[in-house]
Amino acid sequence: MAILSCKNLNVQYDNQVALKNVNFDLEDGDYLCIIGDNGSGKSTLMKSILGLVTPKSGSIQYGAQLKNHDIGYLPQQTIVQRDFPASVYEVVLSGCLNKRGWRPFYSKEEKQRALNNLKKLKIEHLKDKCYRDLSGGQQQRVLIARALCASEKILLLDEPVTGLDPVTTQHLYEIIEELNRDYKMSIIMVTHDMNSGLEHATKILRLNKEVVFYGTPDEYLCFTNSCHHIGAVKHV
Ligand SMILES: Nc1ncnc2c1ncn2[C@@H]1O[C@H](COP(=O)(O)OP(=O)(O)OP(=O)(O)O)[C@@H](O)[C@H]1O
Repeated sequence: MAILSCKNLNVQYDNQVALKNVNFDLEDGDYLCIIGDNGSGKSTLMKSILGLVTPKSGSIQYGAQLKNHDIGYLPQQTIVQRDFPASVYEVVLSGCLNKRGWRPFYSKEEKQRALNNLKKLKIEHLKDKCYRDLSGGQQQRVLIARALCASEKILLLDEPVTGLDPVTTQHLYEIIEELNRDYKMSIIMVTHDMNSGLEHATKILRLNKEVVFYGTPDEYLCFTNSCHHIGAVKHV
């Protein structure tokens, strides 16, 4: 069953086209990697899914499993975020903010949820540390735990391994794969790392404002091979 459907999505900034007629269905439990050159519309698609940009036409439709359209989101990290002066537990708990409505305090369930997510990301021992004193890889885990407080069904990650060393990158990919395999979370990840996409993802979406390719990693390999021979482009 589709957890998310992108239907004839067109997005423009002023008069500049950022996404043109984008169509795809994400099935529950899929692990989707979005790839494409700089400026091909990857972040714009993420923002569209999050409802942060208004399409010129078309729509994103959410499956019934996504109550309140709750989506966990790990944005690209900025220098300011890296220096955030709060404890790991506070940062993770703040992921529950959009569920709180007007209540001034976190509920028992929200606090338990934050603790469970620290456990899922294997960072319980960092709970009382200051976020800004952590390594880049540890900070990414904290932010993923925070994103899981917003949704346990679907997680969006925008270039999550940027700036991490190869070993830390591998560990982060393992954690993301675990969330997909063991906790049945749907994953949408923007990446420039094609190898990891082919290794871990169930679906690949290649953008160049339009959909250049959408299918499985195996189909993508056939597609790129046939592309080299005949210059073919698969439109979906
Ligand atoms: N807020 C904005 N206002 C105007 N133009 C924008 C805005 N955000 C993105 N664009 C333009 O829309 C196009 C798509 O940008 P987008 O950031 O979605 O691409 P991207 O594939 O994520 O790029 P990158 O790999 O560099 O992060 C680009 O031409 C970009 O300059």
